[in-house]
Amino acid sequence: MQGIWTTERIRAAEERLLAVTPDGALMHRAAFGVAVAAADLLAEHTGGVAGRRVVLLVGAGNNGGDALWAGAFLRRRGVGVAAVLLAPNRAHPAGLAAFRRAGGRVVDDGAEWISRADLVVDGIVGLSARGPLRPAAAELVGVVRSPVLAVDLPSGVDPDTGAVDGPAVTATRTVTFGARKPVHVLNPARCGDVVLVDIGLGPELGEPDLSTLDAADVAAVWPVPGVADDKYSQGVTGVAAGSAVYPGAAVLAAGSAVLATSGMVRYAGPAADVVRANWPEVVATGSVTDAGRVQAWVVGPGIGTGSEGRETLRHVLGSGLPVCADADAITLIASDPSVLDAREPGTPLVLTPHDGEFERLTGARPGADRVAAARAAARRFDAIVLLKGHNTVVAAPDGRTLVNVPRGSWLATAGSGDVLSGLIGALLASGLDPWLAAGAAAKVHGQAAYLAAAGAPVSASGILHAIPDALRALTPARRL
Ligand SMILES: NC(=O)C1=CN([C@@H]2O[C@H](COP(=O)(O)OP(=O)(O)OC[C@H]3O[C@@H](n4cnc5c(N)ncnc54)[C@H](O)[C@@H]3O)[C@@H](O)[C@H]2O)[C@H](O)CC1
Ligand SMILES: [K+]
Repeated sequence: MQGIWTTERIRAAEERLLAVTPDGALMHRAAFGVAVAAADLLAEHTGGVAGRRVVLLVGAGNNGGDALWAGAFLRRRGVGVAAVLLAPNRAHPAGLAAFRRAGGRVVDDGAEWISRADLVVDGIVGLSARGPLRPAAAELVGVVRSPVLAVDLPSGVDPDTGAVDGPAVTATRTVTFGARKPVHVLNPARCGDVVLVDIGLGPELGEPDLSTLDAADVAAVWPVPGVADDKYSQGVTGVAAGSAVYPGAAVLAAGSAVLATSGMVRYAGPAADVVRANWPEVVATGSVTDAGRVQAWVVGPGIGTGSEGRETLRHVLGSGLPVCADADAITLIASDPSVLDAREPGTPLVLTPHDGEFERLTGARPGADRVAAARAAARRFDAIVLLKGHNTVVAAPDGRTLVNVPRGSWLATAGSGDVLSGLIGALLASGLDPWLAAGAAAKVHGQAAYLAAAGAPVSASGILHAIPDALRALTPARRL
């Protein structure tokens, strides 16, 4: 699991480290990391380093200081470096002096230099960023056509929420120091790929504010059958989805539960025939009241928001079993929260809203700070809240928060949520911690979409059938 810390926590850790580190040493470590990343980008995009042209955009603080020192290091590698000082009187003095000593040029006609640059380094603002780029910086960033290396984070993007509410940098790559910040996982489109430079901050950081799951984390928790297993031992998943009008949701949700683990799947609902036709291994019945024994339920996709759907939801919530409530189930809870009274307190519940469902559920859209929004809903409903979107936020009532950053936006297709709900249901049935179940399912879901798409738009059925490949890709070591 990778940790992510808010700017406030990083500042505090930085203060502690600065107190025991020679003056300027941290900036040197950071700036050297910037210079190395800049040279890599120059080599990747122009085939070389020496003789290339780099333009630094330098703001009023240490972010600009990092850029200036990096410029000095690049000068030593024969790179032509020009610096545009956005706040000439407040540019980092030691960095500026070092830059000049190394033969760097401070220039006024930034747009002209940027138009001929092989690389632009964004040292406008970092941890202290507030709001979008200011007009002068925005104008310069507007004429950039070369690759961009962001120092610590792309300027103009909120470091703690990833929100953008005005002009901001879009980076090809971001080099950050000490620890990842929320922006790196909440707005990957603006950051590009993120390079983390160790500056010795680790011991000062403490528990992370957010986390992301690695392949190894998924491999460690995803159930696969062992010698002692049979169709029951890995947990039987119940799927209450679909209706005569929307049978497809049932096929997708039941199908992903089938492909997720080797555990059995029981379907309950009006689409039994269609589910059987598509997934003969599913034991399908007409209603949740005669579904047979399961260890967890998925309820919601395509069940409708009428009395039949409400009764199905009430029955499932009253089962005392872990439940993943998705789609129409969330709308039903929003329109009549008393349906939750059927749930025994503390029974695991995973809610998987997209923004619209989140608004129905809580009365407000997630807004700029999606992490805070998901956490508040998790506490309010005493449930795991998986807030779907470009990046998926998985919050637990105790504040633990996972963020999943898929590669590409291939999940933005009808029915992909039904596939995710089946994955979560199967992991809940296997007895996995519901927070981890939601997080691991989101990661496999994203990976399946990425593999199925292979660069082209993909359907929910395509994502569904790529689940085995996604598991093979994420858990190679365990393949027996
Ligand atoms: N993390 C570490 O251990 C280290 C980080 N380093 C670098 O230092 C910056 C943080 O530097 P700081 O001096 O605190 O502020 P910034 O450079 O981020 O901001 C400077 C200045 O900019 C003004 N400002 C705020 N918002 C905007 C905006 N939208 N547009 C323009 N200007 C803005 C604000 O007044 C600030 O005072 C960190 O990111 C790292 O790059 C150290 O180098 C090494 C250790
Ligand atoms: K920056």
